[in-house]
Amino acid sequence: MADPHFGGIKIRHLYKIFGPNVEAHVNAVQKGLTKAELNEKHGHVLGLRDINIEIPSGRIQVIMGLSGSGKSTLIRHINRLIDPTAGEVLVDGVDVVKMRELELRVFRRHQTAMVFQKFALLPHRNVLDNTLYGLEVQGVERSQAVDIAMRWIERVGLKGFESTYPNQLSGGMQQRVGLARALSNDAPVLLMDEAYSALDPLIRMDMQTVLLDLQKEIRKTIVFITHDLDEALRLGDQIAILRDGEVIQQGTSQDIVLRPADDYVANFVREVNRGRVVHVEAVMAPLGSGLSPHGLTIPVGTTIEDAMRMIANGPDNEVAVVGQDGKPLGAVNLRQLAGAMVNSHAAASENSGSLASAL
Ligand SMILES: Nc1ncnc2c1ncn2[C@@H]1O[C@H](COP(=O)(O)OP(=O)(O)OP(=O)(O)O)[C@@H](O)[C@H]1O
Repeated sequence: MADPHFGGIKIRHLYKIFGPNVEAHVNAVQKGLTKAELNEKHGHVLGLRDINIEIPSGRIQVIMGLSGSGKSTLIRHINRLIDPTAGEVLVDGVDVVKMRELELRVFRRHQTAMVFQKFALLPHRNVLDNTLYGLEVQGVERSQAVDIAMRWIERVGLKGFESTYPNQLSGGMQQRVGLARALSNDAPVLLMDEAYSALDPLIRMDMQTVLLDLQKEIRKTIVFITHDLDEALRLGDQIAILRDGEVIQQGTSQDIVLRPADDYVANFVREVNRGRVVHVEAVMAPLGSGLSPHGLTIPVGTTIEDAMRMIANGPDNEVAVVGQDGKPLGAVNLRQLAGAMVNSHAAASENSGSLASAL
């Protein structure tokens, strides 16, 4: 679905300062003037400091942080709704910062689509006409636009609601329309700014599932903003955690949960359900002699919770954890997995240091 040649997104040394005389302070900020100092001494606000993020094509990059950490400022640089103070934003190899007006307009229309927290649907348009709005703006002929829109309406689970108006739909359904509209664009980059934050927890989980299922097919380069760590861990192929406009940790869900960079991240991670995040290879022990004779194996990448389900009714032996080539790499048993679910990250990272890092 996505263009296999699309080069992803590279953000390099991106800075954003808000205030009337930005140029006067950029050097000092680049040399280390803090956000608090900039604010107190010079009355300017540091939005972003030296952001460097590489998002490969077809992956989901989550940007996470508390309110005011710079998430919205960062995502808005990708389609240049905000101009940076310094730095580069390369989308498919082209620096968005240097684009002229016409090029930028074409880029926004064809290369990016956005999904917003407040849905941003047009109230006087029904589901079909909201979904094909972007195509209409692009000048796509009506019957073709209807075909495309109907396909996405069906894919997001809204078949039969084409003629319904937004105020007749629940929040979750309105956000499905937002997603269908964004996908109808067929842009390689999907920007989702707190897209699910207004939804009830169960609906929110549903929408996360919808996105993950769709992503298997559409393989877009998705930038997803959230302040919710569970959502970040569930959706992100990569996660960047922001604080005060700076990236304080980047990595996979495993990296973040098993090796939090500092107390700020550790605080986020404390409440996480490890069983759903941590993979068996992070807690497995070296291969022993008591392997299950029943041939049961667990593939690397299986979460602890799923692994427990797989072996819950089996014999009390060790079960081999196998790599993609089927070769055993280590072993786990039920007691060990149960321990890792409740244990502090210390136990998991102890093993992960010696075993998982060797994978
Ligand atoms: N136009 C602006 N003028 C001045 N300061 C701004 C402007 N926009 C954002 N800021 C400041 O930049 C910092 C980052 O704000 P931003 O809205 O990007 O954070 P956020 O992580 O998206 O927060 P939230 O989750 O509340 O939306 C904050 O200190 C904010 O006050």
